[in-house]
Amino acid sequence: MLIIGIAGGTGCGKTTVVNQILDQLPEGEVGVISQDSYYKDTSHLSYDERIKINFDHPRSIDFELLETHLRELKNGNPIDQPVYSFVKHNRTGDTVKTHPRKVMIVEGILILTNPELREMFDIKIFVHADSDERLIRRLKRDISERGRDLDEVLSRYQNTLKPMHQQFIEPMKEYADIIIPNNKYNTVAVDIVKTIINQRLI
Ligand SMILES: Nc1ncnc2c1ncn2[C@@H]1O[C@H](COP(=O)(O)OP(=O)(O)O)[C@@H](O)[C@H]1O
Ligand SMILES: Nc1ccn([C@@H]2O[C@H](COP(=O)(O)O)[C@@H](O)[C@H]2O)c(=O)n1
Repeated sequence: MLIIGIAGGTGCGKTTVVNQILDQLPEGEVGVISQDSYYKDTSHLSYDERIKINFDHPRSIDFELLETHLRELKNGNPIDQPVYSFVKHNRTGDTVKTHPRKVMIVEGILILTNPELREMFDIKIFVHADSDERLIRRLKRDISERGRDLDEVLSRYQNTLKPMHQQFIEPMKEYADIIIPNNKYNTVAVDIVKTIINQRLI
């Protein structure tokens, strides 16, 4: 199994890059795990308590479960990937059966901050987009898809997202094998990653 970790700040285009990679690759050969599925269970908290959580700090992620799941997949076993709701700020209780594939992609803002996970990645990719570009994309996406309003996105950006990005995410570029510049759609870089994957699938 080839395990590829794709990190980068919110709105840099990780999900988009993953979808571009999956596009035209043989179906069923490449699997995806999203770090978002592994936000810690917050069922014991009220909604008002949940919205105060710093979701850009590594402690908000259940890295233990993510690592266990990745090891299971590596050992050839399927896992039940939790489904996360950005509207409820909690897991939904549903899971998605995720089967081991020849190539597994793990994507998320904080995945390179965890040394054990880093160790498991054969290829580490960092997707870069400038912070103003990311904020614009985040605003549009969170308002249209994640049930947020302008004030919520901007206050989260100023209070937690920006400082956490500077402290935990940006320094992870140091560990990247490949940095994809993604201020504009970058088909060349995506094609290079696809070529690497195709070589593994032969
Ligand atoms: N290169 C790009 N140029 C313009 N918009 C982009 C680009 N890459 C992604 N987007 C858009 O930005 C938003 C956030 O992208 P997404 O892939 O969800 O980022 P991430 O998973 O890193 O948070 C989406 O609406 C997506 O369509
Ligand atoms: N309940 C939550 C959980 C996380 N977030 C934000 O999601 C961002 C990470 O997801 P991307 O798809 O953008 O990589 C992160 O910056 C968290 O602030 C949230 O808003 N609500």
